[in-house]
Amino acid sequence: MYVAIEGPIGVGKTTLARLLAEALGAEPLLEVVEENPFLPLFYQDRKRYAFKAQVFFLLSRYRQLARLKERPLFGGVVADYLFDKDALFASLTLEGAEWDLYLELYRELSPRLPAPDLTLYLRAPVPVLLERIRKRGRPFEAGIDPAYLEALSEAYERHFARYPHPLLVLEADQLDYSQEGPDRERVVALVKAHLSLGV
Ligand SMILES: Nc1ncnc2c1ncn2[C@@H]1O[C@H](COP(=O)(O)OP(=O)(O)OP(=O)(O)O)[C@@H](O)[C@H]1O
Ligand SMILES: Nc1nc(=O)c2ncn([C@H]3C[C@H](O)[C@@H](CO)O3)c2[nH]1
Repeated sequence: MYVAIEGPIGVGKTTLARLLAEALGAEPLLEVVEENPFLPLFYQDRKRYAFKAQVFFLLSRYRQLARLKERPLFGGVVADYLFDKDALFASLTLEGAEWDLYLELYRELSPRLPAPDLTLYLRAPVPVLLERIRKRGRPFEAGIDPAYLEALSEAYERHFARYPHPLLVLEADQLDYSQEGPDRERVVALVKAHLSLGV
């Protein structure tokens, strides 16, 4: 069982991945954002650091997900990202020759990775994303541009409108699974139902 969680910045992917992994007896597969040395620089000067930040993400995501094919998944895995997110961000941050080169790399790597059995797409309006980003308090995200979040959210909408694998869309602003309460049980039950139905 391989479950992946996607959605825009701050929507609650990691929080849900931890919760679901525990509830399903699976292993959480979490991206370590702090490992990317180019990310804080990217937020200071997007044009200059976009390519470096993106190639670092591409390679580290590829390496982490390629391991899923190499070893048996006893209890399954719940990942807090999809490989697809890499090209989705790149389509907004790169252009010209850098975009062309990036796309060659992406197209070479992407077909080698397994597709999730179930993908959860978390959606929330931009003001909710901004509030969750503020609450989490990563320093380099402090001045994040709402227009960037809007463009990302639209790119996610377009991506999942024609996504060819089993998908469950959740309105993440209506579900607070970040604390104890009925929303936690609700979301776990929904995911279990989708996994056993194989939809
Ligand atoms: N359903 C929720 N309701 C309310 N707050 C939430 C919810 N999910 C997550 N949060 C809070 O929002 C913040 C961001 O959550 P989280 O780090 O899980 O987001 P993310 O989607 O993994 O972010 P990123 O895209 O940056 O990796 C955290 O402070 C978390 O506690
Ligand atoms: N440029 C760029 N490309 C990516 O593929 C990418 N994936 C995530 N991020 C940023 C968003 C959050 O600040 C933080 C955590 O998601 O990292 C990215 N930034």
